[in-house]
Formats: sequence, C-alpha cells, structure tokens
Amino acid sequence: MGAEVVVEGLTKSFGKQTIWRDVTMTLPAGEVSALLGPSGTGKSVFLKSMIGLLKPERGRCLINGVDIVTCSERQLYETRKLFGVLFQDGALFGSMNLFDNVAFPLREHTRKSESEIKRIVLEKLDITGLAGAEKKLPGEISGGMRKRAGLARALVLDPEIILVDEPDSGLDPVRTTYISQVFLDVNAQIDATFLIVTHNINLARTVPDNIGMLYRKELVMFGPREVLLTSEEPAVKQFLRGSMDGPIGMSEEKDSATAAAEQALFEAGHHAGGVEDISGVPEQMQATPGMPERQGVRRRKDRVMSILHTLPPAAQRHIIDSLSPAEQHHYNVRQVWR
Ligand SMILES: Nc1ncnc2c1ncn2[C@@H]1O[C@H](COP(=O)(O)OP(=O)(O)OP(=O)(O)O)[C@@H](O)[C@H]1O
Repeated sequence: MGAEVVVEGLTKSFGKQTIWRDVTMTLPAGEVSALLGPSGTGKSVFLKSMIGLLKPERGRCLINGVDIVTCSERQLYETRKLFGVLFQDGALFGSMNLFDNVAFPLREHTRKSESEIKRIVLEKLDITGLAGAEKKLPGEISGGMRKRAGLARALVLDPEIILVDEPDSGLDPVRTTYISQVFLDVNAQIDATFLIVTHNINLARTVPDNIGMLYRKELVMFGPREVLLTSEEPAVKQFLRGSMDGPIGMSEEKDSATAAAEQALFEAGHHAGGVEDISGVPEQMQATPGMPERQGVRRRKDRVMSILHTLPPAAQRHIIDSLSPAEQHHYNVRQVWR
C-alpha cells in the first residue's frame, strides 16, 4: 500500500509574500486525491514542498514518520525515493530515446543489471500504453505520449506516492481522460497514493477519491469528493462552473468595486461564461475491467462511512445514494432522502 501523507499547519512564503498558510490535510494511503485552485495559488509550490525542493517556514509534512520540512539531508534523500513525480511536460531528456529516459532513474539510483533494467522499463512502457515506442525521441511523439513516458519514468522505482502536476496541460479533453484512466489503472495495480494538481474540472469531478481547493492563501476544503462537488462555497461553485460570476477575478480575488461593476453587467444580460449546471456528483471513473480491484476504493468506503456524520448533509446524501442496498445494510444507513 502507498504511504499516507500527513500535512499539518504548513505555511510557505517567499520574502513578504505568503503563498499559503496553515495547510492541514491527510492524503489517505493508496487513494487518489486532487488539488484544485485558481492560477497562482501555489499548487506547484505545494508539490515542491512535499518533496523537499522548497522549505515551508512552519508546519510539518510527515511521510512514514519523517518530517520532510525538518529532516536531515540523508532522510530527505531516502524519503524522496518513495515519490514518483510527473511534471507538466514530462520533463524528459530531449536527446535520449524513451527507453533511456525511463531507464534513467534505475541507472542513477540502483545497481540493477541491464537485463533487469530492460525488463522493468518495458513493463512500465507497457503499463502506460507505450509498448513499441521505446526507440522514439521525445521530440518525435505527441504531448500525451510524452506525459505517459514521464509517468513510466516516475514508476520505475516503485513509488509509494505519485505527484502529478497539471496532467491536462496541453492535452485535449479526450487525451486528458485517457491519461486519467492510466492513473486509475496504475493506482489499481500498485496501490500508490496519488496527488494530482489540476484546473481541469472534468478530471476533478470524475477521477479523484478526494478533492481539495487552495484559495485566498488557504486550503478552503479537503475531503471526500462528494464534499467539494456539493459545496455551496461561492468560490468553489464559481471554479467548478468556470464562470466570471463570483469572487475569483482575472488575476486574483476581485475587489468590491470590480465585483459590483461585473455584477451589473451580468444582471443586464452579459454572459458570465462557463456552464450553469454543475450540480450533483457525477459517477466516478473506475479502473479498466481486468485490472485488480482498487484497494483504495474499498478502504475509502470504510473511512468515509466512519466520518459520515461529520460531513455536510448534501455530501452525506450522495455518499449514501452511491452505496448498494447490501452496503447500506452493512453500514447501517438508509436512503431517507428519496
Ligand atoms: N522560487 C520562487 N521564488 C519566488 N516566488 C515563487 C517561486 N516559486 C513560485 N513562486 C510564486 O508563488 C506563487 C504560486 O506559484 P505556483 O506556480 O505554485 O502557482 P500555481 O497554483 O501552481 O499556478 P498555476 O495554476 O498557474 O500553475 C506565484 O506567485 C509565484 O510567482
């Protein structure tokens, strides 16, 4: 099973500019979580802080009991081996073919023989749908293939935690869904803990088990997908709709004069953009048939049902609705809203 990541009171600034403060959340082991947030809210800074590339000033980020923020260089080196990171563009070496790119971490960090390396590289290329493409150079393949190659490389050291920075950047909606399917299939196969940073609403609504959102320098919420997807929080609703109508403005939070001027335009009939109807909790994507069962889904059910009473009523209703009659009996809950 992947490692749990416990973040407590994490605060990061650059000089006088606070990026986010007091971020507290737990990425449940082996589950897929997503972090949303308007541009510039520090999602990439958060990923970099998790692997110790940036140092938050306050708080802790615990992985297997090691605090990434304060640990020694030696512990950081060891703990980083638990991570696989997929950067936006795949971060491949342009002069190396896909085989050598994917083999790179194995050659750098292990003493495995070339035949063992070949076995692992071909297996990871196969998992990511790149079998047969090992001789291609990054410049000869599509953006989607580059991302999948980056994922193959992130998988070679058997990570327990996989961080993904904006997997949809540069991809069309269909290719974004395909790479999301690969994430869920990888999760089913290796039970790693995933954190996906994204702006993509389709992905956020249908892929992760848990969702959080950074806004106004804080983590406004983090929890089971049903909580954010049924939230009445104006910034969350605006973000999901992709509309101009709401507190999020062009480059940051709107000031009251801008908000009033825009509101007058919208009331006079100007289209605020985005879509009106984002109500409800769409069905979650599953691992491809034939894959092992996602253990994270089973564990999440027990976990979420144990905290059900602490969740908002709309989220509770959707969670209970998603259970089979046998599960409702098992957890001793009934659909009382119909
Ligand atoms: N090394 C750094 N030094 C100073 N400021 C930085 C550094 N890295 C990031 N920042 C600032 O931190 C803020 C958040 O950046 P970040 O890239 O994490 O945002 P983001 O939420 O990932 O945005 P986007 O969705 O546009 O990628 C920005 O204002 C950026 O200028």
